[in-house]
Amino acid sequence: MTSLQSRHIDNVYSIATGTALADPAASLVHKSWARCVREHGLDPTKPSPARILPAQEVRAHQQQLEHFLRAARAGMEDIYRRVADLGYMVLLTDAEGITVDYIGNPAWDDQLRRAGLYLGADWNEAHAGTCGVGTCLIERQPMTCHQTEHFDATHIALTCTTAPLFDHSGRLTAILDVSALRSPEARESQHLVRHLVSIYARMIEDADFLRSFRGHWILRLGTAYGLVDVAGELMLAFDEGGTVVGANSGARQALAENPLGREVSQLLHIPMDAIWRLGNGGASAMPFAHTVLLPGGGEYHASLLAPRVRRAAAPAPDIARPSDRLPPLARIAGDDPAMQQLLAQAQRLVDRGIHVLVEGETGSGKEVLARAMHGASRRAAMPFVAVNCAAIPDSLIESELFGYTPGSFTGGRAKGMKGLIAQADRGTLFLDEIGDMPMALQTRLLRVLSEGEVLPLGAESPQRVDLAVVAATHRNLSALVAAGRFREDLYYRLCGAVLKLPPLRARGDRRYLIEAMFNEEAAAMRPGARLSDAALQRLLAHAWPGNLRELRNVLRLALALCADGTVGAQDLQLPAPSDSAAAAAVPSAPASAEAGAGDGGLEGADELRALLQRHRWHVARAAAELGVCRATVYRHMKRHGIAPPQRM
Ligand SMILES: Nc1ncnc2c1ncn2[C@@H]1O[C@H](COP(=O)(O)OP(=O)(O)OP(=O)(O)O)[C@@H](O)[C@H]1O
Repeated sequence: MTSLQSRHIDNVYSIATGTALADPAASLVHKSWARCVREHGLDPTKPSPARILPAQEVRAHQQQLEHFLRAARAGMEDIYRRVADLGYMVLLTDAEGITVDYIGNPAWDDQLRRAGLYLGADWNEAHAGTCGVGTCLIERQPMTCHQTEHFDATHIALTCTTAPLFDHSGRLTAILDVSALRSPEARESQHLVRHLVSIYARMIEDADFLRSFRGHWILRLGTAYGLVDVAGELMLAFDEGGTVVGANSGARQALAENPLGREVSQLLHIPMDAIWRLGNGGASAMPFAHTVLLPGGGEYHASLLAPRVRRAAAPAPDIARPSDRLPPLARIAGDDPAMQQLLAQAQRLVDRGIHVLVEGETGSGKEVLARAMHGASRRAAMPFVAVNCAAIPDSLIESELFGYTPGSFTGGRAKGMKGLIAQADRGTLFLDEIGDMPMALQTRLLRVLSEGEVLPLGAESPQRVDLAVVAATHRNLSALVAAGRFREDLYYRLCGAVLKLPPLRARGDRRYLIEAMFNEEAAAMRPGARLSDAALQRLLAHAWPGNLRELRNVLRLALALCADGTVGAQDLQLPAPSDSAAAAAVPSAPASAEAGAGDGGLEGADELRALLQRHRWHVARAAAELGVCRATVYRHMKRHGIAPPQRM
C-alpha cells in the first residue's frame, strides 16, 4: 500500500465515522463515505479489487436493456471520439451499477480491467464504495468522483464523471460514465468532461425516446426557433386522442406536474387543432409556428413529429392499441421454466422466415410476444402492423387488408388505399384473432403467404411483399379446422411454429410479473409508490381469468385509489378469495372451437345488447365493466350479429 493510500484511508475513516468535520463543499462525497460505512458496512481499511461479473451474468444484464443499448452505443462512440486522445474511456452501466457496455483504448486493456473500467464491472456503491456510478445512482444527478473522493483506496488514481439516464416515464435506466486512469490533480480539470457527459446523456435519452415512440405523435419544444424542427429540449409523445404517453427528462423537469395520462392541449394550454396544424408545416413554416408559454415559466417554440411506424387502421378509434413499444423478449417472463423455454424458442424463430402461431387465452400477452419478436428481429426498424380480425367488420376487412385502387370500391377513397398487408412490407404482420377471419379472405391470405404477393381490389397486377407473419388466437384453431370453419391449408401455412402462452394462473413467475408491472405503472402514475406484502399475497392468490390485461387494470386502479402511496390489499378491486379460487378451476384452454376463456360471462345476445345500450354503445366502457378487452366485445357482437344503431 502506498503512503497516499494510507493517508486516504485515515481521512475517509475519520470523516465517515464522524471524528473529523466534513467539508461542506464535498458534502455529497462525504455523505456517501458515511453511507458506505454505516449502511453498506464497508471498511475503508480493507481496500478491495474491482469486481467483474462472469460473461453469462453480464449478458443477462445486457438483455434487460437490449434496445436501449443500441441508442446508447451510438452516443458512446461519438463521445469517445472526442475524449479518447485525452486518455478517457467511456462506460455504461445499468441501474444496478453493472457495466453493460464500454469503449476504451485496447492497448490499456489490462490496466482498465484491473481498475474496473471494463465490461461486467460492478460499480454499485454498496460494493465499490463512493464512486462516479454508484453515488450517481443514489444522487440521480451528474457528478464527478475525482481521485481521493473515491471511498476505496484501490480507486484513488481514477477520475470518473457520470450522468444518470432516465426513460420516458422517469425511471432511472442507466449511468453514462467517462473515466480516466490518470488525470491532473485539480478537480477543475474535469469541468469540460462533465459538460460533455451531461449533453450526451440527454442525447442518448432523447434518441431512445424517439425510438420508443416512433408510433406516436411527438411534440418538440425548444427555445431556439430554428432548431426545434431537428431537436427539441422538451418532448412529449401522445396518442391519436391527444393523451400524453411519454415525456423526456426536459419535459418532466419543466412541467411541474406529471404529464403522463394528461391531455397535451390542456397541459400546454394550446388548442388541439393548433397542435395538429404544426404537423403540416413545422415550427419554421411561419403560418403554423406556435409559441408555448409553459405554466412554470419559459417561452418555447413548438414542432410536431408524425408517427413513423404505421399502425393498423381500425374501424373505430377505441380499437387502437395503446402502445407501440417493443419490449425485449427477456423481459416478458421471470424464472418460469416453461416460459423460459418458450422465449428461447421464440428467439430461435426470429429471422428464420417461419410463420408463427401464438396461442393463449385473452390478455395472456400474445401481442406483447409478437412485438418483442419483431423488436428482436432485423425487421425492428420496419413497421409492426397489428390487425385484429375480430374487430374489423366483415364488410371492411377485405379492403382494409388488401387495399384498393382508385375508383374500385364504392364509398372508397378517391385516391385508393394501401392495404395493411402492403403497409407491413419488410416488417411484421400481426394477425390477431385469426380464427375470426372470414372463409373467403382465408383463401386470399393463403395466396399472400404462399406467393409473397398481394393483389389490391381493382388492381391488375400483384405487388410483392416481404412479411414476417405472426398470427394469434385464443381459440382452438385445429377444432375450427375440424369443424370446417378454418381452411386446413392456411392453418398449416400459418403454424410453421406454435408458441403456446400459458394463462397467468399457471405461471410460476407471477411474482416477477406483478412486481415488474407494478413498478412500470407506478413510475408512470405515482413514482415512489409501494406494493404492500398483503397486497402482493392477495395478487399471487388470485386466479386471473383476464390474465395480464386484468392484472394491469387492477394495478392501475389500485395505484389511483391508494391513499398514501402504498397499495394495500383493500385497494385491490378483486373478487373475494373464495370466488377467486373457484375461478382458478377454469380449464386453461378452451375445450371447444367456439368457447374462449376470460370472456367475462358474455353469453347471450340479449344480455350483450342490453349492456351496450346501457353504455350508449361505447364498447370500451362495456368491456371495462366486464373486465375483458374491446376485441372480445366486438367478437361477440359479430357472433350475435349486433351492430351499433348508426351502422345499421
Ligand atoms: N410479459 C408482459 N409483461 C408486462 N405486461 C404484459 C406482458 N404481457 C402482456 N402484458 C400486458 O397485458 C395486456 C394484454 O397483452 P396483449 O394485448 O399482448 O394480450 P393478448 O393475448 O394479445 O390479448 P387479446 O387476446 O385480447 O388480443 C397489455 O396491457 C400488455 O401490456
